[in-house]
Amino acid sequence: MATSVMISLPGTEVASYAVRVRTGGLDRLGDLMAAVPACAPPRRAVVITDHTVADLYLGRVRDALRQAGYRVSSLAVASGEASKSLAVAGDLWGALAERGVGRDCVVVALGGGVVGDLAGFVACGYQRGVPVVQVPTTLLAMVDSSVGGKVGVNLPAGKNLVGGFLQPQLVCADPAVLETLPAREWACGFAEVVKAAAVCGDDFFFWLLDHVAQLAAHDFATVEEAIARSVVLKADVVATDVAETADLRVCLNYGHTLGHALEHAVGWGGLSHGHAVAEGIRFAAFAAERLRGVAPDLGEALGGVLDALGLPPLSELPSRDRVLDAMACDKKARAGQARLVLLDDVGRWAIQPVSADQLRDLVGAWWRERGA
Ligand SMILES: NC(=O)c1ccc[n+]([C@@H]2O[C@H](COP(=O)([O-])OP(=O)(O)OC[C@H]3O[C@@H](n4cnc5c(N)ncnc54)[C@H](O)[C@@H]3O)[C@@H](O)[C@H]2O)c1
Ligand SMILES: O=C(O)C(=O)C[C@@H](O)[C@H](O)[C@H](O)COP(=O)(O)O
Ligand SMILES: [Zn+2]
Repeated sequence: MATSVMISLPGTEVASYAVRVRTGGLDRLGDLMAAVPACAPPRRAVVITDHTVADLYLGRVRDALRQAGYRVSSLAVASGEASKSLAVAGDLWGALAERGVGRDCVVVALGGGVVGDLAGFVACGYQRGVPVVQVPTTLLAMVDSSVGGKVGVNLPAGKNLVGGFLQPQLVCADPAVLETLPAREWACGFAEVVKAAAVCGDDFFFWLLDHVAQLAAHDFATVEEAIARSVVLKADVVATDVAETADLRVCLNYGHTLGHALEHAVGWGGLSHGHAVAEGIRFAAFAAERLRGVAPDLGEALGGVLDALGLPPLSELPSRDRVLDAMACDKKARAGQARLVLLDDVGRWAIQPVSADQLRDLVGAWWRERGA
């Protein structure tokens, strides 16, 4: 199966771009890029990747780019969340300058969400902005992070606190690369699929319930359909509120207030984004019961799907106080007050402001519920 989703964002610098999901896409990357005027040769291609992905796929990507007429350079960072930092971004900027890379380049982000966010951020800032192409190699990156243009890095003070919006010129996802993905990383991608389906679509959520066994077994055709559905849904949401200024795109942050705080409290890379978001979804369902009188069936349904997709409740939670401190950095807060994205039902979300006392009580109750 091959899917191509056009994302239209009139009024932004990249007015539209294609997300191409296709087995064998990696070997066609050069031709696909060459067909997009803003990133065609004679631009120089600079591939930014991590060491794990470089060992697996950089050779093929280089060949595909060279065959299409690109001059190719590559830079690899350590694998994992710790690379999403200003220091690593600074090293990459320095390396680009030392190699004489000019504005007539295109950055190719080859990897998971960490590389996509980091390389996108580097492209966003280098010489005031050069184009980027996203080549996602994890399920999470295919279903979520490669689309929509959020790029950035973490600070010691919090998750994704520095960044920008840089829409890619092209997203090229080759699902065949998922064959090398460890099971834990598959589960991370499923967390974002569950989030998107729960928040945005009746139809998608019920499809998910029907196909959970095939997804858990990594059935290829079903996984491809989940990727295509997730991309279509994210494209629709992003088009309504590209820079998250209208409180619409914020729905994609379901499960992320606690999720990001857990990642921060554990230390960058100690807990993966997907597993943290899965716990955040469970917490959000609990919060909706407490604050909005939502029936427990919703949390039970979400918990069941997460369990089935390899995302059981975390076996250990970090210190509640550290997590509360980390929650204070959430970018959805307004006038110092936290705002949670909660669900009244599948596809019906709302922004729930919570006072500091309410949040402390809620997190305390969740920690007790989880026996922590
Ligand atoms: N920008 C957005 O909209 C957005 C959306 C969701 C998540 N994110 C960010 O994405 C990051 C998480 O991304 P992730 O889960 O992809 O993590 P990741 O990029 O760290 O990748 C996970 C691991 O898988 C390895 N890997 C990647 N592709 C592989 C392959 N095909 N085969 C074998 N190993 C492979 C990587 O080297 C890494 O060790 C977080 O920083 C999160 O904040 C951003
Ligand atoms: O694309 C979005 O918008 C999202 O919120 C997607 C999230 O899955 C993703 O983790 C994103 O990076 C979170 O953004 P942030 O603005 O909360 O840093
Ligand atoms: Zn996320």
